[in-house]
Amino acid sequence: MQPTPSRAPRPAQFVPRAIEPTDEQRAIQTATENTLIVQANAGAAKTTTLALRMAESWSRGVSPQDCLALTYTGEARQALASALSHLGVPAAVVRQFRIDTFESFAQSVLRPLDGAVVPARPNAEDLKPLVWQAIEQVAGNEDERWRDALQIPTLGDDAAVEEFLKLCLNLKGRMALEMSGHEGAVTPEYAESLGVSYTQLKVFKVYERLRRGGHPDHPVFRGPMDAVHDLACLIRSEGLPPSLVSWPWRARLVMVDEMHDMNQAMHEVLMKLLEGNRFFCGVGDADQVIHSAAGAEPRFLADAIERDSHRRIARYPLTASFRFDAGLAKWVRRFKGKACSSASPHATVLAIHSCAEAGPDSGEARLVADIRAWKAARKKLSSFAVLLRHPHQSVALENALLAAEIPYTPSGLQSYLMRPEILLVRGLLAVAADRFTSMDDATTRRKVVEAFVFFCSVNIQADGHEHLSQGELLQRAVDAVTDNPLILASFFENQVLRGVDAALARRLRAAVQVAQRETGPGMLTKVLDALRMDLLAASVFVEKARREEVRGNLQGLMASAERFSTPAEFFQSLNDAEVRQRQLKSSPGVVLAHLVSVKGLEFDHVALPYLEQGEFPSATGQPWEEDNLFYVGITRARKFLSLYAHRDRPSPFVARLG
Ligand SMILES: Nc1ncnc2c1ncn2[C@@H]1O[C@H](COP(=O)(O)OP(=O)(O)OP(=O)(O)O)[C@@H](O)[C@H]1O
Repeated sequence: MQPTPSRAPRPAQFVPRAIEPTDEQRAIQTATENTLIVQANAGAAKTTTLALRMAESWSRGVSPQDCLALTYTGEARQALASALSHLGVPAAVVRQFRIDTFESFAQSVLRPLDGAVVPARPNAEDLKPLVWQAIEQVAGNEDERWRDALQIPTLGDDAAVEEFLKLCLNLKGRMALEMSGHEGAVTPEYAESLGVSYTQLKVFKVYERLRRGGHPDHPVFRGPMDAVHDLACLIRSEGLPPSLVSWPWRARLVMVDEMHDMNQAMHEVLMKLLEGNRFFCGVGDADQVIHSAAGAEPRFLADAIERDSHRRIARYPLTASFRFDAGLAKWVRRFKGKACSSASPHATVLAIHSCAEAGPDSGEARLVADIRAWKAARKKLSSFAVLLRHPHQSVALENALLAAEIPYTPSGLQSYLMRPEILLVRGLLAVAADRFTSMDDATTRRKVVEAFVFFCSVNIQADGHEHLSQGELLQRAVDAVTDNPLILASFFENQVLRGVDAALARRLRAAVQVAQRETGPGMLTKVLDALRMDLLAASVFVEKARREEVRGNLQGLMASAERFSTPAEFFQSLNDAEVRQRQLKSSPGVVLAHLVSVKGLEFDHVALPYLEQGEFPSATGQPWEEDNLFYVGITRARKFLSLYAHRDRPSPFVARLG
């Protein structure tokens, strides 16, 4: 895209610490047009320059409270605040800038209108009951005009629920219904024009009515990105009441970082924010779109603002990356087929390791060796990041790090020891070995008991306490077992096994018996076979990707168990690992991050392990979005980028680097 700076520059007032701005950055810092968009490569200083522009406005007397900066993720929010500090803006001033994610900004705007606090339900599992309620209402509607067009999912078909929730996110992100301009009855033709089935559209309508409690202004709860959608709908329909104190009426500057994540609902909110000739600056990189499921589209970075607000966009370039050197820029050029250059003063060492499945040449072993070398060179462990495509990949890696006494900090994922399915297995092994007492952390014990409740839908029976609600009874039971680990076995026998259906009770009992009996290789596999963990996961997790994660986590756990001779010994090793993890936490560790959560961040050393066919690109992802994810991953590196590819089945991404 051609740069369009037009007016004569004015001298800059803010002089940053830490960097010497380039002419391109200064042009953005001092530009006099009221609508700037910067589209540039990863590491080309978009966030830094946005921060520079905010600092410049502050230097010119604009109150930081009158500057609103929006991002998509909490990480990007944090990265912008850090960039302001890095430039030398005092901490007290940084705190006064209003930097928020779109979703939490929308929540705070809606709060006075909501009346009571609207609970957030971020997980598909929490939304599932309402989806089924909506499906049942659609199925039971006597007045249905297009009954033949309905295809009601069978009760328990969670794939249908998963598909529906994805569709919900997408329809709301795109504001598909609102944008269609359709009025009147829902017909099969209308559904087709939206690209959904008639059943899905009917369920969507009922689901939304239920979620909004039958009243558009008082939702019962909000799922992911619902606040932005609710706010956008309000802006579109009734408009905002002029007395709404939570709306930033006084804002003079509006900024958006990571603009490529924007969808129609966010765009509508932005359009409202831009009323009144406020200054706007947005930055993004069309190749970093990784949220298309939520309706993200690069057009919001392109011409959507011009079209919808009649503002003239001034486009400013940021040509070269400061983050990485010419070698990595060349990889980006080859991988993405786009121009990419570097202005980095430091070199970026690139390495591709060809790794065996196991042994001293395995990915984990090579990675541990690299981290040790990093530590030996007295470099900060927190500047070494290991980026994972899938959270389940952390199981083997965490074990390797713990064995090597390397501290680590999970980011955007939980340690595998604390994932619900692993906690359930730990609980069953505790019952089998009658050793719950050896799990010395009360928080973990609580989570184990909660995992039983979660997976087994425990229904507490307590004679003499019939006046208490099921929720209160559950809470009491969880408290009691947490505080007195000796009663885990009786909780399992009298509440879990008595409260679940006969088939599940048989499987749970069988799993415990196998764990008491089996020893040697394959012992945990036999326990999990008896449990039929796949059925259990399918009964609670709606999303296919989450069920795949369960499978991956348990496979990792089974592989770890092979080193132990009895389930009791393995159970103890997991407790010991948790203790070691806590001890190591006292010193800053290597960052162990889920790839989707590192946009906007950078690290001196970036390691991408498990580059294997089927793992990355993931078979479940959109090919172009997997490309973008890999691009995001490699461009987080400043001085070292290490790729660990499978020796026999390397990811096709590696060959594309040239
Ligand atoms: N003028 C400059 N001189 C030297 N380094 C700079 C300059 N401007 C920015 N940087 C550095 O370049 C790096 C990348 O900047 P930044 O994070 O702003 O890039 P970005 O384009 O927002 O990246 P991403 O697309 O990955 O979010 C940072 O370490 C930043 O401090």
